[in-house]
Amino acid sequence: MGSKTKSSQKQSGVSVRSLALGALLGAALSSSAVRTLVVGRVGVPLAGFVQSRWRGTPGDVLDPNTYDYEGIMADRLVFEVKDLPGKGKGAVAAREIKRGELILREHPLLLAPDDETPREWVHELFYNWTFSPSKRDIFFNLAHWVEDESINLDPATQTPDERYQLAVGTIEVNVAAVSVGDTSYRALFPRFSRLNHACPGANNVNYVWREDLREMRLYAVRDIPKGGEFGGSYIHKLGPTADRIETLKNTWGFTCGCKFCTQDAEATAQRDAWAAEWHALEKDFDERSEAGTLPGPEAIRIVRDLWTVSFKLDYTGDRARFSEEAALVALAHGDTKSAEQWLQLALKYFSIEVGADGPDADRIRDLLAYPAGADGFGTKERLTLQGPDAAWFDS
Ligand SMILES: C[S@@+](CC[C@H](N)C(=O)[O-])C[C@H]1O[C@@H](n2cnc3c(N)ncnc32)[C@H](O)[C@@H]1O
Repeated sequence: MGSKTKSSQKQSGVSVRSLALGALLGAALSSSAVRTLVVGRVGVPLAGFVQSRWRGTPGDVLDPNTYDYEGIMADRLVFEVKDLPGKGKGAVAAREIKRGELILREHPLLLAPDDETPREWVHELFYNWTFSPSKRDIFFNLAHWVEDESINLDPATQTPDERYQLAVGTIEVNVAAVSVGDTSYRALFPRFSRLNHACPGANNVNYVWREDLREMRLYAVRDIPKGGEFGGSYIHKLGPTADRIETLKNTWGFTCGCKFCTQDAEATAQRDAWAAEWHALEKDFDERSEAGTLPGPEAIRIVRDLWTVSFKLDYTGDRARFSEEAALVALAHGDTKSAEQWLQLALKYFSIEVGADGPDADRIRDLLAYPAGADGFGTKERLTLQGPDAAWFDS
């Protein structure tokens, strides 16, 4: 008897990432409503693109000429951009922040094609004035990654090739992967793109793309003192440490100095062993659950082990996801009592990490209100399953 209980949730976090030029898909981003721009191999009439897909949506956030590029500024007193020696710029807490607080909401300044940045597109946007001068300035202000003094940063004297390289490089080190419907984009944000990296477990913030609102959000996953730097993870893998360090160096060009990348050899080996245990449990759960070969009690045992290892790692990401999975297993077996406990835990962690007003928390509240509405409710042998430890609610 196996359980197939994979929740319908999407991966909540999105990763800031750099993408190599290469596989041009030719997707386009919105622009002023009158131009037609040929992008890469595929010509996309931009006006049609904007109008057919986005006209009438609040703020038309995909149109760089109409959205509020400064974001939603009610949070201005929380997120402060500063020079941080060795990191270029970064963002710090302008006041003390409590775990679970919303730190930033921001619409994209720019949505770039997913896989490659075509030369024609860059020139049209930044040098033929499709983008307004102020937005262009904000964009190039993000070019802080440039440490090479041989690169000409002056638009007045740049060659077309220098302009192109600068624009592409700026996009590459600053983008976050987002999706709208079935389409993937690379999004660039005036302020969110200042977020520096801290490895999983060392991060004090989590970011989530709210597709429904077309905005990036940043939540505190720990209490943060005034002046504390915000650090969000660019990568999802916990370990091994050497692999993380190499990925960060190769992709974003920096050596991570977070507390877990700078431990001594013994502590690093211990953490890597826990990380390996965590990933093995995750893989086991996902694969057997997907295949429908994971018995309910075994599923709960794995989720409980994941929770236990997550404390050793000080890793809070995925706690909500697996708590929801455990709840769905319990509901499949008709155990509404333990399901409710798991759901309460999932609600707590979704609320902290991706917001109490988001689709994840809404889905959990729906299940709490009407457990029998869960997919697969009562389809398995009736069993009483283990719930979470009471202490986990205080974590
Ligand atoms: C998305 S940007 C972050 C903002 C950037 N620091 C700036 O000045 O605009 C990514 C770049 O920031 C730098 N960076 C991010 N996290 C860092 C860290 N933990 N240590 C050093 N540099 C970091 C790297 O140069 C990376 O390519």
